[in-house]
Amino acid sequence: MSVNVGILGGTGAVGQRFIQLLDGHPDFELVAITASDESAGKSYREAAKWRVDSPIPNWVGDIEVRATEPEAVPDDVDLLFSSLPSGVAEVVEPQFTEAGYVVSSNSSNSRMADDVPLVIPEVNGEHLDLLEVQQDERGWDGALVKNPNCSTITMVPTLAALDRFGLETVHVSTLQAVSGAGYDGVTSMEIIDNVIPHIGGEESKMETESRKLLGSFDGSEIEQHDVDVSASCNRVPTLDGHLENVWAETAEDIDTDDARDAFADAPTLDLPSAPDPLIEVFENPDRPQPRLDRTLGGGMQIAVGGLQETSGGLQYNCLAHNTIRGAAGASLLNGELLVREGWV
Ligand SMILES: NC(=O)C1=CN([C@@H]2O[C@H](COP(=O)(O)OP(=O)(O)OC[C@H]3O[C@@H](n4cnc5c(N)ncnc54)[C@H](OP(=O)(O)O)[C@@H]3O)[C@@H](O)[C@H]2O)C=CC1
Ligand SMILES: N[C@@H](CC(=O)OP(=O)(O)O)C(=O)O
Repeated sequence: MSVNVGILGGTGAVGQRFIQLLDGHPDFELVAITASDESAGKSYREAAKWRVDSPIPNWVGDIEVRATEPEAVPDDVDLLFSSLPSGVAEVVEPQFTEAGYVVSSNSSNSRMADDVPLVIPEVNGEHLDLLEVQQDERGWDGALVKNPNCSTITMVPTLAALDRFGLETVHVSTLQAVSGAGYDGVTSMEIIDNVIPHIGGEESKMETESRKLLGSFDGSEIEQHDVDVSASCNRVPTLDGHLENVWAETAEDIDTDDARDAFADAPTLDLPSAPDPLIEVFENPDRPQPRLDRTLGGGMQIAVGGLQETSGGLQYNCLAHNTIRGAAGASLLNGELLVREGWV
């Protein structure tokens, strides 16, 4: 099987990760890349400031970058990945879905819209069926699916595993890598020898997206989980990999052996980009660490450590690669699920 795919905003930081992950993908063939009007018409090699830690695949360097509009994308593209700035995506993505394209998007616009599935395949793949409601309501031939924010996606698979104990309240404090802000997001003068205890909008994204992801779908709408999530988000001077300290309070007590079992039971999927296991638990108390553990499972695994029983539940740390599991890899996995479920 070969599915023709394209990337909207393919010259940026996340777009480059898409290209790295699509190189050699067993089912997806990259046939179109779009970017801003400044890049359109140039070769990819000319247009992109390539910064990923492997060379631009030769066959990609020669691709001509297209304008980000439906008329510029070939009709035989079956699936589009989107890594546009959210303000641009908000306008452009509906143009593509109206034109009949299926879009798997990493951008933050519309993540909380009632008829847009926000999906982590191992957690709530069944929410994809919300696309039927979306197509009915919006009259689209295409479809729009989102993956969550990178900090949310690092934590939620662990919360889903712990929900068997009756998840009630979660406190989380993050240590987020600079790549999450994009190449021009944080200057070296701001971040070297420093920690910035604020990332605009991040805390409310973690608090709201988690409840939607953990919610249930009754065939017509998502009922959000009633877990109460409080987040405190911090930028630290690591390059890639978001580390998070989590305190989960549950209806039932959790001992660390039960927690290990729950994490080990987290589902693994038969999709090309799905890691096995989904969650890797470290026994050494000083792991996981961003530099050592962010590339586990090709950057798609969630690493967990520091398990401790607390009076109301469990304290632990979790880590994931923010531009792979937290961005391009997440959209790619959603794309693989869209294909398996017959939406592409
Ligand atoms: N960086 C990260 O780690 C993460 C980013 N995200 C989200 O992913 C998205 C992309 O982020 P990132 O890759 O860092 O951003 P970049 O700024 O690096 O890339 C943006 C991309 O969008 C294109 N673009 C910009 N403006 C327009 C426009 N008006 N019309 C068409 N194309 C345009 C750019 O093209 P050109 O090169 O021509 O300017 C480029 O391809 C954002 O929504 C971000 O919030 C999510 C999780 C992590
Ligand atoms: N805000 C995230 C990255 C990001 O772009 O998130 P979102 O996909 O929600 O816009 C970070 O700084 O690490």
